[in-house]
Amino acid sequence: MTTFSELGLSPELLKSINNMGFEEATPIQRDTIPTALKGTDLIGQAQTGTGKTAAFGIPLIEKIDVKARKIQGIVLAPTRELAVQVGEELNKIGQFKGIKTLPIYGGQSIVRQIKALKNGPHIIVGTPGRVIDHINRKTLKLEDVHTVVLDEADEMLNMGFIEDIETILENVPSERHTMLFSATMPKQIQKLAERFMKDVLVIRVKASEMTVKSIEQEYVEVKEKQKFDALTRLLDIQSPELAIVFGRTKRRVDELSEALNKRGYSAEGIHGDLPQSKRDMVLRAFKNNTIEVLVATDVAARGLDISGVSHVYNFDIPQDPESYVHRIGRTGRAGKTGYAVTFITPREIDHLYTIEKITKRKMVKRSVPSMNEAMEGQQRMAVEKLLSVLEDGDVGSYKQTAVEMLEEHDSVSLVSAALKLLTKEPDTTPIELTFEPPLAVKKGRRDNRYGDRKRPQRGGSDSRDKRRTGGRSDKQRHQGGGGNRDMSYRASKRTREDKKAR
Ligand SMILES: Nc1ncnc2c1ncn2[C@@H]1O[C@H](COP(=O)(O)OP(=O)(O)OP(=O)(O)O)[C@@H](O)[C@H]1O
Ligand SMILES: [Mg+2]
Repeated sequence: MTTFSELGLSPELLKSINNMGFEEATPIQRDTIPTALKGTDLIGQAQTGTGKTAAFGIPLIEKIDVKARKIQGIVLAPTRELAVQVGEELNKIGQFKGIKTLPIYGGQSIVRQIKALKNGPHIIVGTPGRVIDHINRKTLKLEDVHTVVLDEADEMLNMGFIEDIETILENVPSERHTMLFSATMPKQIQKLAERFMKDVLVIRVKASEMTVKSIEQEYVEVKEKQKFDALTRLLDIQSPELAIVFGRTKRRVDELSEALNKRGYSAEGIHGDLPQSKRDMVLRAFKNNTIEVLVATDVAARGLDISGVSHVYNFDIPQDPESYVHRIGRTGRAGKTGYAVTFITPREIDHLYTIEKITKRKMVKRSVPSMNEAMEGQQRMAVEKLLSVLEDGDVGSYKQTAVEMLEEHDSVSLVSAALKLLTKEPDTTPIELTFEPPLAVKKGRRDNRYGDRKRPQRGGSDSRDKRRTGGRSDKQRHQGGGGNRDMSYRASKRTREDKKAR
């Protein structure tokens, strides 16, 4: 066990860390903080939910001169929601030192951001598109930046984001300290990353598996047409506290959230085509438990730390093993347990094997849940509800009526009736989802994970996405407000494929 005071931190930081409730450093924090404090360039890899944000946040904040009201550190993140979350965590870590961190991301008023930038933040956390917009407008100067962090580094350095990262780094002094973090770091990306760094140290928290042990992992082989029934039955059986359902495309997410609502679940979707105000609203509602199911594209797969997410459902199998690792990593965080299940159609079994091979972990096969099991699940829920009321003990005013009822009916029949009333019978409202072709099997796929990954053409909204957003020139991309593009990859076929998907 390593305490934070053993890591040589200042009293101000120790105070904030204590305030955040962190008692001991996680392995990645223990291993990276002292090295990072010395200014060594590093790549930090550790499983999802193991505290990588503080692993870079603590040394970054230690190195900031609070009196100099200049931007001294920049953190880049692939999605807006993650930029906001990391910004919040850095503000907590820096609170007693007086360090101000500002998130800047697309979809938020640029005028407001320009104003906020004038207030002299010490650190900015941004999505690449919006950071470049500010650089071009000369509203963001990075000449005093001494520390750069790429969170979700493999994602940031894949073919889609790399141009933007290069542009941003050109604006930062070359004598900088660079840190890269992610739960996944494929070899090709690591090689690429080393180009941006000096004498890089790779700090990898050794684990026999790529995913945390505390996440139970299952899969269900199911025909495309039966997936939705399987999903709602599982929800009925498992009654998750909070669940995330991942779909492959934006259309899929829209259709799934609508369908779930039709069957009586409170669900909302999140993807890259929604206005930022809606995305914020949905995420807030999910965090406050006003909705129980978040349906998402891979836009929510990386980095998001939402406590209470107990279940992850991969309604569509993810495109690659890395995406799988990050998606299921939304549960089982900070030592908690979690559950993840992946649906595969019969032709997708090879993708499952690929995931298992890379993660070094087998998923347990689960049968397609039956209607009876769903019914039993709902009954169990009713029993739990009844028992929790009993435990609360606040039933005094009902007792007289209960006694009277028991004079006329036997107790078993009465309790059965109460349970029937409390049980939400599985809803079988017919649902039609647009057919989604199975994930294509590609020859040499493993060697080409970040290259050309064409998938079968689909109709509908996704191809419209492609026409609307694909193939914009750099000039176009780097001008103006930014729209939704922060979360898209660009400049490659993967770009367009992922843009479609998210
Ligand atoms: N030392 C610690 N003790 C207790 N909790 C911690 C500690 N460090 C971080 N946490 C908490 O653990 C949770 C996960 O941390 P974080 O989001 O940084 O994980 P991560 O490794 O970046 O995961 P991902 O790969 O999904 O991005 C957060 O809620 C964070 O506040
Ligand atoms: Mg993280």
